[in-house]
Amino acid sequence: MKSHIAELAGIRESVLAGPSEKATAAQHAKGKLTARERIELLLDPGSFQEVEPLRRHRATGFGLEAKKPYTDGVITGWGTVEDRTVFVYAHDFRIFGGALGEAHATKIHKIMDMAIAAGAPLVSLNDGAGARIQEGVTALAGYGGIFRRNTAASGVIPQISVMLGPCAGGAAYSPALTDFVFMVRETSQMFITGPDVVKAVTGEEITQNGLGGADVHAETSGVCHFAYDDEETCLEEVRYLLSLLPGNNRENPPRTECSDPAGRRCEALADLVPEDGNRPYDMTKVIEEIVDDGEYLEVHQRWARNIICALARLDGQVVGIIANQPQTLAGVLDIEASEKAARFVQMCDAFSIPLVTLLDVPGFLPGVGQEHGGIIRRGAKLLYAYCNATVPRISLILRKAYGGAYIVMDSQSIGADLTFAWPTNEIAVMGAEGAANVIFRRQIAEAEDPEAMRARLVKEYKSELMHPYYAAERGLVDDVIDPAETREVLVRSLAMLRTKHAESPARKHGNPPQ
Ligand SMILES: CC(=O)SCCNC(=O)CCNC(=O)[C@H](O)C(C)(C)COP(=O)(O)OP(=O)(O)OC[C@H]1O[C@@H](n2cnc3c(N)ncnc32)[C@H](O)[C@@H]1OP(=O)(O)O
Repeated sequence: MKSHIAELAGIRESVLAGPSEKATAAQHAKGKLTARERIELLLDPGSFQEVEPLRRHRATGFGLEAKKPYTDGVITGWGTVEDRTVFVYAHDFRIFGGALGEAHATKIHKIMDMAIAAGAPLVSLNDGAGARIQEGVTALAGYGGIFRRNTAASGVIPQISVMLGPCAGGAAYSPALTDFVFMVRETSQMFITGPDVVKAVTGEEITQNGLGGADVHAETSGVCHFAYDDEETCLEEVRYLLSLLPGNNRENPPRTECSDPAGRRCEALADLVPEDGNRPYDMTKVIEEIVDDGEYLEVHQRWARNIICALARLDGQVVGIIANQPQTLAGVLDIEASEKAARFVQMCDAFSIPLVTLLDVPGFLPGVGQEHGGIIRRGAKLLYAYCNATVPRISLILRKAYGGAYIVMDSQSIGADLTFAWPTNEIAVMGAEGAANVIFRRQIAEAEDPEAMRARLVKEYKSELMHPYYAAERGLVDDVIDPAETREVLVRSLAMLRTKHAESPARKHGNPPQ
């Protein structure tokens, strides 16, 4: 027995050491950690239990017979993050560039099936060159199995993709199917086809980072939700995100003890938000003032900045906040803002995270680019996501809320459970000047002094239809509140809605606008 145990210890040592010191040094020289170093940073110390460390491929040809490293280039298993189970797979770039072959893929399939069965989040640490070229169609089929499982797990367990190297082809599509994509600047890239293929097909010349680096995907394409300067910070933030998510769709997100008083008055809010609806301000300051300890995690922070999507806590309960950002494009809704918020609303609804919507929105962005870009179908995604959401939904109108954008941003009519407004609210089909120009056009044109007439009619329209109690008098907001009471009212409302239960009619699935 002792000799068997000694042999096992030797094998384990060689598995842990990886292919060679040279390969490890090369990985470090690129500013990257090894797969095992990454897993150590992600999970609680000593909690990792590896699955199939001894797996080797059985492929032949192209010299593969002579190269059969343990793990086959992917490390799989589970551990804990803040004592809650999390499954993980991590490509080992030192082995075949982390490329995916048949054995490598079946290891990933197994760990994905285990995560779904256990009802625990799955984190992938991606640093792989896509399909293993020597294994041909079996490698491609391996990707198919991952995509199918990504889709089956969608809305069942949280799936987080962390991009830590060049990820091409299939290695980029799996993350696109998951809930969150993290990237690290300089060392990670995502693209369907790399710069060489792009040059050959379109003639465009571009670097790997210029084509699919972290900043491009965080700011321009919206493919990545979070971007960081180094792997350590990135993995720490993954841990933070996991602390805000449930293990699966049958659980609630973890509730924490809160030392920030539930009834804390937010006196600063009245000064943070200017009364004049045209003056910008930073909505993140409003969020900071309301949530527990001023702490929140912004998703897609640098993409579509005219809308804010953030996870935070109110009296220890996780909430998803969707808020217009008046300091960017006046907080208008456009194609990208609608798509960003729609995905966030869907994610929150799937994982039992109540929605808190803060409105200060002048409407949808007009323009040929927006119309031809499909704002009708793409803006409708946000409407569809809200209308479908069965989690507790509370909306608060800070200042203006005009037209279709008012309806879309979780109005009472599309199913918000509770709607509040500050005494500065202005809800209407459009701003008073615009409205007067449409409905009083003839009177203004025929007046002796058109400007005086316009001013009088604008004033009349405002006092009749746009006073802050117009909606409350009609029951379309549940109450008008002092801004200082905002936190207390939200906490009280969330507590009441904690037992909300909503049934949806039976159907295979909806057909959301694309
Ligand atoms: C469905 C799909 O996934 S289609 C996509 C298929 N994948 C690809 O087209 C990507 C091909 N690979 C590449 O473009 C590059 O290797 C990159 C950008 C990923 C990485 O570049 P570099 O960091 O310079 O690493 P490098 O090219 O040296 O590769 C490292 C090792 O991985 C191997 N490797 C890279 N890609 C693959 C692959 N797809 N299959 C098998 N081995 C691969 C390399 O041969 C090299 O092996 P070696 O250490 O024995 O010499």
